[in-house]
Amino acid sequence: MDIGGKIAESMGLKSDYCKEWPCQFRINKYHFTPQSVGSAGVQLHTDSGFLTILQDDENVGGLEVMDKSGEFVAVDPLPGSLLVNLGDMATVWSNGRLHTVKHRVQCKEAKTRVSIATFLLGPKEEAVDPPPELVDSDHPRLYNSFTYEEYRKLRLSTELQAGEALALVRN
Ligand SMILES: O=C(O)CCC(=O)C(=O)O
Ligand SMILES: [Fe+2]
Repeated sequence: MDIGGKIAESMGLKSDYCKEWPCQFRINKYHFTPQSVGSAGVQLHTDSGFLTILQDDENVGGLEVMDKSGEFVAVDPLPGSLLVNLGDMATVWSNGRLHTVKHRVQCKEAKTRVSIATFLLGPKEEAVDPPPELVDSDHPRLYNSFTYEEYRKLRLSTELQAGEALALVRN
């Protein structure tokens, strides 16, 4: 399913923006023990790419997303479902219309937890510029022009993992 294309279409744009963008695939395995209950399996972060399709563990919960007010909302297991969340590149590409999602994984019980993530990153070599339709005098360009790889390196070098690096690339 072309989720990136559907997002672009929903914004009145043509749907072929992210067809050639690279993806990354990762299996997360958490060996939760009685000692780790109550602690973080994954610290609070945003995903650096455009969007993530997550097949979460069907039995062991722990994923929490942060809402607008800064409260954590648990995403309980829902067998047979996939979860899509937006990352920093969605905010940059959409000129601020789409919001990156802060999330973390908490250890709730002493069980092994597995999640499977597919990350749609961003353009391979070109800059992550917003489509011209999303920039006008009412919506001036919010971010500088940079490639996904440059942004990823900035996040790594600054250790700003929860979307704060976006402030460093503001126009
Ligand atoms: O394991 C999860 O539910 C989330 C994993 C995650 O946030 C990530 O891989 O970026
Ligand atoms: Fe994540």
